[in-house]
Amino acid sequence: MRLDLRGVSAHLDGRPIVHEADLLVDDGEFVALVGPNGCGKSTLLRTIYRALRPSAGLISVDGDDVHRLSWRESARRTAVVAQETPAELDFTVREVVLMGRTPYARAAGDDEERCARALDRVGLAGTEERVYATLSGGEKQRALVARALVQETRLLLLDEPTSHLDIRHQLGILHLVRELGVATLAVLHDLNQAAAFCDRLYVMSAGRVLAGGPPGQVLTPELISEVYGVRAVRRTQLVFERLKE
Ligand SMILES: Nc1ncnc2c1ncn2[C@@H]1O[C@H](COP(=O)(O)OP(=O)(O)OP(=O)(O)O)[C@@H](O)[C@H]1O
Repeated sequence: MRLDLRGVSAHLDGRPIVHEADLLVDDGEFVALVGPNGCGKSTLLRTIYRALRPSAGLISVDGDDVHRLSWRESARRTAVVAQETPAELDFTVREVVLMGRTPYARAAGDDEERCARALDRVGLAGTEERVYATLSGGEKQRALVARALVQETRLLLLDEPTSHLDIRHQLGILHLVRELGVATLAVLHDLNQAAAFCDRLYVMSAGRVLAGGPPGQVLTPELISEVYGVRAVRRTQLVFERLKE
C-alpha cells in the first residue's frame, strides 16, 4: 500500500489552507506529520480520507485516485482515527468498534472475536457492553483505534492519536502502530516521540510541507526554530518504556 500526494492544495470557506503538498507513505512505513497549531495538518489529512476535496493535486492509494474510489473500496483501503469523536449517541463500545466492519459483507461470525481482540490490543478488554459516551476521553480514543484495527486496512491515518492518553497508553498506541507494520500517516505533536517511533516525518508550516525525511535529518535546531520559534537543544532526557503487564 502506497499513499502518494502530489501538489495537493485545499481551501476552507474560500481560504487557501494547504498549498501544493507533496507527501509519500510507502508500504509498512510509519510516517509522522508535524507542525505548529493551525498549519493545516488536519486539513491535509481530511483530504486523504475524503472529508474534504482538494482544490488541486492528486491523492492516490496504490495508484488509484482516492476521490474516485467507491465509498466501500476506500473504506477497505484506509482507516482513520480523526480528532472529532463521533456523536455521542447511546452506542455501546462493541457497536462503535464494529462500525469498522461496515465495508465488509455481513455474516462474518468472527466479528465478535475481532472486536474482542482489538479491544484487548488497546487495553480495553471486556468493555464491549459499556456505553461509549460514558468512557473517559482516553478510553474513547483507544476505542476508536480499536475500530480502525478491525477495519483491517493497509493504510492508517491518525490525527493526534495520543492527545488524550497518559504516557503509558501513548507508548502503547505508538508501539501497537509500529508492530502492525501497516502504512501509517500520523499527526503528532511530540517531536521526541515522532523521532523515536517514525521511519520518516514531514514538517508543515503555514500550509506548506517544508521538509521530509528521517527524523534525525529533518529535525534540526535550525528548522525547529524557523517553524516553531523555539530553540531546540539536544540533551539526555528521561526515556519511558512500558513495563510488562
Ligand atoms: N471550517 C473552517 N473554515 C475556515 N477555516 C478553518 C476551518 N477549519 C479550520 N480552519 C482553519 O484552517 C487552518 C488549518 O487548520 P487545521 O485544523 O488543518 O490545522 P492543524 O495543523 O491540524 O492544527 P492543530 O495542530 O491545532 O490541530 C487553521 O487556521 C484553522 O483555523
